[in-house]
Amino acid sequence: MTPGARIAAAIEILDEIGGGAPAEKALTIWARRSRFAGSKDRAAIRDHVFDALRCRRSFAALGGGEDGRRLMIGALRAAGASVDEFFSGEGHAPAPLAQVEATAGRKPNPGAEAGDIPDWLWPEFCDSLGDDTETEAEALRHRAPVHLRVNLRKADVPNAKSALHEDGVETRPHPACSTALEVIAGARRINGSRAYRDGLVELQDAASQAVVAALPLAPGMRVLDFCAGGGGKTLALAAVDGVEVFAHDANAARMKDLPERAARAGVDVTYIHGSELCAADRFDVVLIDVPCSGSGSWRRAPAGKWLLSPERLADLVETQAAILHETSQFVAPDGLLAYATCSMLNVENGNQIRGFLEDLNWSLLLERAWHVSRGTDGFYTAHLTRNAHPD
Ligand SMILES: C[S@@+](CC[C@H](N)C(=O)[O-])C[C@H]1O[C@@H](n2cnc3c(N)ncnc32)[C@H](O)[C@@H]1O
Repeated sequence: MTPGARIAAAIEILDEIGGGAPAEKALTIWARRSRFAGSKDRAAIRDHVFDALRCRRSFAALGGGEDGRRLMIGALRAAGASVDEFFSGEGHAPAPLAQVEATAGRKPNPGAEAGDIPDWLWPEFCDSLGDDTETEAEALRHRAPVHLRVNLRKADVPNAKSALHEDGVETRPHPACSTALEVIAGARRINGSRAYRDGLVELQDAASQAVVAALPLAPGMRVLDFCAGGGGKTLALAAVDGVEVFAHDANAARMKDLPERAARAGVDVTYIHGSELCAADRFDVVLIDVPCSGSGSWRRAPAGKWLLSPERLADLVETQAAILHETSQFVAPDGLLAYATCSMLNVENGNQIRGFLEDLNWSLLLERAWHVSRGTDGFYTAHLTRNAHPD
């Protein structure tokens, strides 16, 4: 496909997403009906679509509208490229710009529009990030790096690195966590690599790994991953020597791939239903990786930035508070409740924890945040423990 034809395909897909289709689904459906597109075309089109979703507001300002065509005009203008070169009307390229399109468009307003953050969220975003607001908004406008977690059950970091290198995947250590490798070349070869197929490495953001690495785990501990979901953190927990890991999720279907992933990683996980939790022995550590806005991972899932609403955020905050209260009963007397989000918003992080500490007789042992501008997803974690009862 020519560069112009790839832009035309991105326009088509963006219009489907604008009409309500989930981004991944729209891309898959387009690929199925466009067998002529090779893997490089599909990758380039995907990049166009995701770039436009990350920068939807600023591209819409520059392009003069929110439909796929004008978003791509805005994208080219933002990149300083010649729009006419791509919108040539030749072959399968988009039609040349009409006079009205050529003169439409303006520079994005500073603040929420230039930062590609919804207006309603901007005050909370600024409040949460202070002097770093613009840096973090800017970081969210760009593609996320690919990180791998070395599975210490099967390999050490140098071995995993050289196994990846044999299959053309080049990596370097990531400072956020000792098990984290950042992929610097060959990311599209990961799935077919021996290191991945044999469970030496897993795809996982470095900050997500660091949330688990921050836990004071020791052999013999019982650890409950209460919001296990796809199991990224469950597998990282289970890779720690001598720790017994239990996985639970309110939506058990979300854990459907976990047994296969655990088998590949060579780790044991026990699945536990909500109905069994009250009768189970208390846990030394309960990790609650709660549902959240996902604001820290908007680079990977940019549609979420525009789907979040004040009502949805308020519901999430309520659910987080309920999970904190519910799970506190599963923690052993001297145990740890570890709260985590992939969010950079105070309302889901520090403020949520302070609300819990006001309600219950618990203390904060550790609080840590990771920001997107430092090269990881945005994450937050807080470790909580019960206060001793006075005799
Ligand atoms: C952020 S995701 C977890 C991601 C996962 N820990 C990982 O590292 O891949 C949050 C999970 O919480 C689950 N969840 C939502 N409400 C819940 C509740 N009340 N109790 C337990 N899990 C819940 C969701 O189904 C979702 O899978």
